[in-house]
Amino acid sequence: MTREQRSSADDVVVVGAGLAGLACALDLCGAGRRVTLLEASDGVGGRMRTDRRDGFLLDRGFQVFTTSYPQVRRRLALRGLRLRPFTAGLVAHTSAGPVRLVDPTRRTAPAPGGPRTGGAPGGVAPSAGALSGGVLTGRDLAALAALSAYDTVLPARVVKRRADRTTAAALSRAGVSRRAVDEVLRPFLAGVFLEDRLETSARFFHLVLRSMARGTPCLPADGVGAVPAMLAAGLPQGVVRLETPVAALTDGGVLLTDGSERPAGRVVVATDAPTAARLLPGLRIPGGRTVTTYYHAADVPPLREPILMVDATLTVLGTCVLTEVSPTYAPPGTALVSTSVLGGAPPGGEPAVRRRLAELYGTDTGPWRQVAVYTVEGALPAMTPPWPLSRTTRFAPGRYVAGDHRATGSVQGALASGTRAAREVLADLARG
Ligand SMILES: Cc1cc2nc3c(=O)[nH]c(=O)nc-3n(C[C@H](O)[C@H](O)[C@H](O)COP(=O)(O)OP(=O)(O)OC[C@H]3O[C@@H](n4cnc5c(N)ncnc54)[C@H](O)[C@@H]3O)c2cc1C
Repeated sequence: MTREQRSSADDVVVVGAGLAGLACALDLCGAGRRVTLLEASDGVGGRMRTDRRDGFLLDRGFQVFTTSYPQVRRRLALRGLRLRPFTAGLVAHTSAGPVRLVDPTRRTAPAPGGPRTGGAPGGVAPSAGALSGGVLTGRDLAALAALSAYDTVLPARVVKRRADRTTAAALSRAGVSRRAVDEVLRPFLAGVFLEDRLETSARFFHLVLRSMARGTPCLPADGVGAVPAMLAAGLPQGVVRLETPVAALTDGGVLLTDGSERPAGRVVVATDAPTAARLLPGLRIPGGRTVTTYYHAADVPPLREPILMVDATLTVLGTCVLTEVSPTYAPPGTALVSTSVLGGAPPGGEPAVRRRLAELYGTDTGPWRQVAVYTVEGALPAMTPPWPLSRTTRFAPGRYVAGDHRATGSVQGALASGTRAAREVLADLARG
């Protein structure tokens, strides 16, 4: 680097304006450092973006926002997100019929900043019949209650330090029956882990249980993209450069795809995992999980409740009527149904999904219109045990790597990894 380059150089270039890059840039700017955040695409948010099309809000893959994550509480003014809650629980379509598993103490609890929800006028049969059909036995319910009590009461550091195993092994050890796993837990957790063998780290499973027990599942009225937008609004003007893809790291900074170089003392790579491995040769990354989300518009909501439905046949991972969660997701008088399936397009494609939806909602889905479909490769890292939950971001002198693949595949994990990167960069800068 020449002397002029050095004087105009950033202290830190952060590559990638997803949640990890945004959190990192915020903390570095907060510490008074000169920072540029380079983003390849035309907007911030990475995997947490929302498209607006013909009056619809279309999240790029269905996701739920959880209010209990420590990083969310620390960094976001939840009221400003105008959060709209889901019913705390789910309906599982089992071989014995629909089982309704809701927390009666929280069903009508408002999300922070959101209105109270109304009752649940129906569409789905109540749970009692199915429970007596033996899908969940008393022993299962006791085992699940013990698991969630444990996760709610214990400090997170204890949960994090426990020996790791697969979630399937942890459930079996806790005494949950095979039937309860196959009919209820696997369908639900497959939607959280984006894999249906329950081979995901039990440490992560416990963190998920903990966040569910402590928080409210909800969606921002402007779509999940409102979350990174709020973070980006906290950055000084000019820090974020959109449509500026980084091609490589150089000795003195980064090389952009237009051939220009951007000098920087330190570089934090906060991209998706495959790009991070390309920019940082030698970096080991986990595999990724893929999910496809279909959006359908209907003239009449097929269910009048903001609740997630899961499917024991795993034909679909989960489905819900988004406009029951927040009417802002569709033009007035239209219902928007979100449905996710594992991987890419399923056998039989969208018509097979639509047929299954007709069974799940008990309605004719023929007149529904497909509004959009998103396949997200690498939606989550494959978090197989032993999964460390958090890793150093130091990769080489002056080079750092952050992102959910360095922590957990979640909003919390991405923000925590970006936070850690800033902390480690600042510590190294202070050492000189
Ligand atoms: C469909 C789906 C459902 C999910 N559901 C949930 C959920 O319910 N709850 C939950 O907590 N989490 C969920 N997640 C996970 C959560 O969204 C992610 O863990 C998190 O958003 C990852 O953030 P990140 O910053 O690590 O990476 P990313 O969001 O991938 O950000 C990386 C950024 O780097 C940019 N980039 C890439 N290459 C370059 C380059 N060469 N130069 C410059 N920039 C580059 C990308 O454009 C992107 O903006 C879900 C994710 C998906 C996709």
